[in-house]
Amino acid sequence: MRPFLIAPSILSADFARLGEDVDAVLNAGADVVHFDVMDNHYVPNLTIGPMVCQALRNYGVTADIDVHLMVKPVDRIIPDFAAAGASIITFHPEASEHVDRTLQLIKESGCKAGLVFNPATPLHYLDHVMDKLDVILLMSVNPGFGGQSFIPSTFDKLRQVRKLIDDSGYDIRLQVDGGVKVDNIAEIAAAGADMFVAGSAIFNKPDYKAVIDEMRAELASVEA
Ligand SMILES: O=C(CO)[C@H](O)[C@H](O)COP(=O)(O)O
Repeated sequence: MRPFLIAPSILSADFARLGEDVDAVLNAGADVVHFDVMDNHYVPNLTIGPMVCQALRNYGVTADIDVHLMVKPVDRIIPDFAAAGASIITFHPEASEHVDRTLQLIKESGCKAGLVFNPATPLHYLDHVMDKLDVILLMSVNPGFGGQSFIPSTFDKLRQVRKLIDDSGYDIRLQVDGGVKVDNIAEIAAAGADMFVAGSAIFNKPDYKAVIDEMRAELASVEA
């Protein structure tokens, strides 16, 4: 498996001083910025759009920005996020009328592409599109809010998707999002994840580096 990536979710960052907070978490050792986009339609919450992504780039953020679209419809906003500096764009298949077309649109916009599965979304959406995926994101909470508890059935789903990825031979990251903490990250990695989104576990602590170091120490026990 490839090196583990830690992607703090800025849903739990301080929006009043977002650039500084993103810089701080990257300086603390985070690999990727996870950027949660909610539309108060597909999910019952409202967050940030392409202008904020562009603002982070203008502020000097050079790390990959991983845009998780919790919006419906999906396609119209994709070129805007690509132009605003998104590196990866993921979306929920049930929010797109034409999943293959949406994946192509993301690729043609110059970004990496991925599908997101809610806890109860079936995996059959992966049929016929594995060759177009850079990321598969399994939600381990129902989307819309940070600070929820990890849903244990995600472990089985992770193992299933890890096998699908390995059997496919494609180079696809397996990301998990929701309730990821120091005390469960090793078990999540052992089930097959290699990219970890964590919001409240990092941003709600005063010392981001201490949390990220603890997560890496836990992950090291899985890599060994
Ligand atoms: O996509 C999300 C919610 O829809 C968040 O990224 C996720 O819940 C992370 O928050 P936390 O680590 O606090 O659970």
